[in-house]
Amino acid sequence: MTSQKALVFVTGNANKLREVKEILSSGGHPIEVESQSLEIPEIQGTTVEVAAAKCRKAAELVGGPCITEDTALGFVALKGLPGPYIKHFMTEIGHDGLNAMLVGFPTKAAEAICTFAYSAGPGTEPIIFEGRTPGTIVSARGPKVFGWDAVFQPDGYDMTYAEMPSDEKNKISHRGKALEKLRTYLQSLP
Ligand SMILES: O=P(O)(O)OP(=O)(O)OP(=O)(O)OC[C@H]1O[C@@H](n2cnc3c(O)ncnc32)[C@H](O)[C@@H]1O
Ligand SMILES: [Mg+2]
Repeated sequence: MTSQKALVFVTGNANKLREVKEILSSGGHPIEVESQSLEIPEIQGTTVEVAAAKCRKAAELVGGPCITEDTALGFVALKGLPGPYIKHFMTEIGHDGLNAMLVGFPTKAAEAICTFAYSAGPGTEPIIFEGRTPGTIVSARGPKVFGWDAVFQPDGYDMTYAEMPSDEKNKISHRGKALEKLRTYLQSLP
């Protein structure tokens, strides 16, 4: 994208914003991000439906192009739940509660799913970019700074997301993967 204008990311989550800035400012074609923290009601539905609805509303409020993002954490034993409702589970039952939900199930496998949505402006249908990282739910390890990072251990690693240096998480994370697709799309725009 050759535009001088920064990309507007509408989110109320400071940790998401930090990672999005880290990821998009690196690489061959850095993309500048500015943020607006707006309260956007979230619908119920699939990850894509939730993300698209958030972005439609955000574009109306911003009055121009913007991106939004919705993050889900799905447990394989629970056929993808809590999924997009993970925020409420985190708030109510925390790290120990997420582990307790899986007691008695044969698999603790989970998938972190990041769904970015880009709207070119009010009334235009959002375009979706998804990234998924498989892992396992473990007892909390590492700093409890960002959501469920301390209980998610990505496959192939012996560290939780919380124990990984930020740049290492970004390289393999659900968010990093989704943003690579968004970056490719933005660079293809005239
Ligand atoms: O304003 P928005 O962008 O919606 O920010 P939010 O905090 O409400 O975020 P979501 O609705 O997408 O809910 C996702 C939940 O998962 C948490 N989360 C998001 N990304 C995460 C990550 O990479 N690692 C750990 N927790 C994460 C986040 O703190 C929320 O509790
Ligand atoms: Mg939210």
